[in-house]
Amino acid sequence: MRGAAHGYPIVLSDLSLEYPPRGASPAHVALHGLTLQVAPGEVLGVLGSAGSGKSTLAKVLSGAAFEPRSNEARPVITGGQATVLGQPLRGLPKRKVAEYRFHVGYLPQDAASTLPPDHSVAEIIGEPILERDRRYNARALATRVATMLDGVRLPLGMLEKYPYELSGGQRQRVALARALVLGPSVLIADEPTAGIDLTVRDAVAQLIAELGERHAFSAVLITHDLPVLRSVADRIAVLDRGELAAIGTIEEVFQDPHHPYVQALAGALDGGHAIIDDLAEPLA
Ligand SMILES: Nc1ncnc2c1ncn2[C@@H]1O[C@H](COP(=O)(O)OP(=O)(O)OP(=O)(O)O)[C@@H](O)[C@H]1O
Repeated sequence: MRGAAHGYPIVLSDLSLEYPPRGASPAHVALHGLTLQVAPGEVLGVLGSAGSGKSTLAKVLSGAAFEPRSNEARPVITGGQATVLGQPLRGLPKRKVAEYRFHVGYLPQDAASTLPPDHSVAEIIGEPILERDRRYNARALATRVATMLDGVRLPLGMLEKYPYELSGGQRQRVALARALVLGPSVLIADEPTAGIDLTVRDAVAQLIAELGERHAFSAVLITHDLPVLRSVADRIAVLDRGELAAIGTIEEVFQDPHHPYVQALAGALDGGHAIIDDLAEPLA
């Protein structure tokens, strides 16, 4: 993979994403004209109203949208460009998708509920390593998997368990360990702390913050969890109906908001809400 010559691991310039027409459904523009950059070592928090395009952005940046095996309706880049680790994603050849995905960790929104039920935790976490290299040394693999499990604060006894034996929060942490097992330079995490209890949430946030302290690691973190944003995000981007409503540090964004959706969020924050999802629904 080429290095990011301009120094920014993620560069979005006037990016528009669209779901093509399918059956009776017309084409749907999910994101329109998004321009932003993520710096080396930066964690960018992304929040926005329901349907504002956050998960669509995550699918594209992670490369999941370009996965040839996927049967889902997939967004396509219809305008502008997204360049991640020097790789322009518009026009990414199919043969390069797998290689691209090795460099970009992805924790999808439904990661915890879609772990393969017939695989043990050890198999689930180690799978990306074997996908990259079938002949990877078994002992090195076991060590790496155990290190990842420890990193997400789960006991080693969990390695032989199956997803149905784990709580939702434990599954979420297994999914995160899997997303990070290849040591990606970029992590795209879609609601990584949704549905997990407070103590674990802090552990997950801390793990992402520690990774973010490394200059060679950047992340896009979609979350409405304000304490997580405060502890982890260097800046936040607020999306509303497919457009960028604001970007900056939390203080910059909420100090003097102009955009109505950002104003509504600021009001919710003043009201002491920690999770600011859905509070601006009347505006949507
Ligand atoms: N497979 C699809 N086909 C067509 N339109 C879609 C598809 N998936 C999402 N959309 C539409 O694209 C827009 C953005 O959806 P997206 O899931 O990215 O929003 P979001 O901000 O992640 O929402 P939420 O917070 O509810 O997860 C929405 O209007 C949604 O209805």
